[in-house]
Amino acid sequence: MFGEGSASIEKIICSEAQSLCSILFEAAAVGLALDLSPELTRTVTNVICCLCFNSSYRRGDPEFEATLRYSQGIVDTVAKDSLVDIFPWLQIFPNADLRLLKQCVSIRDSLLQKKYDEHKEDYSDHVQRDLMDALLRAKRSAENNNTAEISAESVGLSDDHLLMTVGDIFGAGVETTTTVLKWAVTYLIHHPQVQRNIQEELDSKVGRDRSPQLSDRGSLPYLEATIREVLRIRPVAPLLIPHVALSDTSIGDFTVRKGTRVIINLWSLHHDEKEWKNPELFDPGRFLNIEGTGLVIPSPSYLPFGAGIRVCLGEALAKMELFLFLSWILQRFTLSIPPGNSLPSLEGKFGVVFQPVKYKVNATPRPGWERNKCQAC
Ligand code: HEM
Repeated sequence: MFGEGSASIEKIICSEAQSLCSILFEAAAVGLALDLSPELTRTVTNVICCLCFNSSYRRGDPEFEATLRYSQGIVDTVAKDSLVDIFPWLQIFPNADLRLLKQCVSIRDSLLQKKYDEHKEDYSDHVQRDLMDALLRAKRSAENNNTAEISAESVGLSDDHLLMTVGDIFGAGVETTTTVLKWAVTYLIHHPQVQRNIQEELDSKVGRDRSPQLSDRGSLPYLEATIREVLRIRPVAPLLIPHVALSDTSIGDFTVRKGTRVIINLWSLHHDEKEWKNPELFDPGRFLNIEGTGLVIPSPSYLPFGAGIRVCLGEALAKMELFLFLSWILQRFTLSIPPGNSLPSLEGKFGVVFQPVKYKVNATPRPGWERNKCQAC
């Protein structure tokens, strides 16, 4: 999903990259260090909002502020005490986190419902603006072909199904991508040489007269290797998503009976010393060939997007976003922490995604990148 039609998706991502860079230029102009977390969240939210609802949020929009609050509530509570994921019957006991989670999900549902109602009101069979329109069209077509055996409800196209489909895209597509971007910034600040290497690659392959495009991906292997290394060293979903075996099966030598809950320890796969040399070391070079000109995956023990039938649905979109946002930012800015501040912790905070702590960042425009050079792609 989201792999096809990437030209229009690229346009959406570049427009958000441009708006993010404008904010960084404005902050730099007045010497302001920024907590990038809300800026990156809005940027990534807007990409998903454009794809799902053909709309986006401006800075300070009250609806977006509400989105930020409920998202953080969900992130903080879902996997906080993951015992309930392993033993779901534990939810019968009073649980403050579960209560907060339900409140956040209910706020999210009413925001989605509002968007859904607006879409239903101005829906037209002749125009398809976004995913919501595509789902509404499929629903209407199923309703028109309604037979006793096949109804819109039975093929998963009830109002609830449509809302939850879009809810899942938001739930799975915003915090994940935002978190990887935040880890990328954190590691780049810890490793200024890696930042310089990416900037040199950008300068020589893209130059300064135009912005990076998806078609540049093949000629920027060091940046791609850095993204892969961020996804390895700080997987956003360190235990993936809990699964249940639908039939008797096996993994390697282990028998897995139907109904068994299976939790994959991705953290351990990505930090296994038998698979990775110095796994705690941040080293984009491990994803490059010896000449440093091409990409490799040096171990099968690398599954940042999961694998198999439940592999991440948004992998292609996420990779486009990571590449374009990071290349646009690093072409224009050098990232650092304000003088006198200590480097941000690499420890991370465990929740439904594994997030870095908050800290402020100086985005210093690179020589030659005056504000008026912030052009669209
Ligand atoms: C860098 C960003 C992302 C990472 C690292 C990531 C990672 C993952 C992982 C590890 C899983 C679980 C796979 C499993 O349990 O086997 C997953 C599932 C999923 N992801 Fe992503 N994801 C990212 C971005 C996105 C985006 C942008 C979207 C949608 C727009 C998305 C949609 C989904 C969905 C719908 C699932 C559930 C798939 C299923 O159960 O069939 N993800 N993702």
